[in-house]
Amino acid sequence: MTGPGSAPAAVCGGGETTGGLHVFYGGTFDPVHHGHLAVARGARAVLDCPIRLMPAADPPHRAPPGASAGQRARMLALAIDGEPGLLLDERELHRDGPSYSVDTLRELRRELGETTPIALLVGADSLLGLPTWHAWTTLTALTHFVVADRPGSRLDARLPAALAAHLAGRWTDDPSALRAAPAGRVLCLRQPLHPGSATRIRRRIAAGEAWRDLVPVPVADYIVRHRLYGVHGPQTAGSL
Ligand SMILES: Nc1ncnc2c1ncn2[C@@H]1O[C@H](COP(=O)(O)OP(=O)(O)OP(=O)(O)O)[C@@H](O)[C@H]1O
Ligand SMILES: O=C(O)c1ccc[n+]([C@@H]2O[C@H](COP(=O)([O-])O)[C@@H](O)[C@H]2O)c1
Repeated sequence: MTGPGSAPAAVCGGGETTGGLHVFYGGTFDPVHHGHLAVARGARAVLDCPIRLMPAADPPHRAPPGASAGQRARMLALAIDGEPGLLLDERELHRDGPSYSVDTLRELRRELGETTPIALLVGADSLLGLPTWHAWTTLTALTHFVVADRPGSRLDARLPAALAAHLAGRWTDDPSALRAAPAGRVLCLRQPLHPGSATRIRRRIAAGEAWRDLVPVPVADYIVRHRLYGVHGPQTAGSL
């Protein structure tokens, strides 16, 4: 079987583990929005562990972000301030060059050891693009994936053949499977779909359309204060 909900395969079952599950939620977060937070909170509830939000300094496979890495990290910090179980991990800001996930995961393995369960939290569109990631076939040896459904990128859609073949037998609906092996499983997070999109927010800001409700209040204030994304002045009706 090759799709979400498929039975576990022997290939990735078991294996000695030590320590708790470590979950990292990487992204450009340009800017962080309510969709990101819904995904992180959903994962925290299902996995019962902290979620570390990890901004990419130089996100691969996309145009340079509208805000600097420092600004995106600051907006993340504001978005999760005071919220238990949502943490900021700035490790990718301390590396030069493209923020390849394989490099981050190797660094995490050196830090946490070979037997600690590690998971990357991604949206369904990111999982569908996995075959374009640097050294993508090596990633499942380093990490589990936790995948959130996203409008327009549902996991029940047909996966590209190479991805379906690589993930065959790795799917699980059981969160405890992520604690039973250091890496190699794929868990679908079946939270309600959230339409949040940073592209849409940036476009609305630049067009002078209403956008503030799409991000947490301190993030909206930061965007206005730092004049990000071509924001119109606070006196402009669309930006209020
Ligand atoms: N509304 C959402 N539902 C599910 N996953 C999401 C949602 N928004 C973002 N994600 C996931 O969060 C991760 C980081 O997303 P990213 O920072 O690229 O935001 P984005 O809204 O997709 O941005 P952009 O529109 O600039 O591509 C990605 O894996 C993405 O798939
Ligand atoms: O390693 C790669 O080649 C790679 C290619 C595309 C995306 N990623 C990672 O996937 C996460 C989501 O990416 P993005 O561009 O949707 O914000 C983020 O942590 C990126 O670093 C990683």
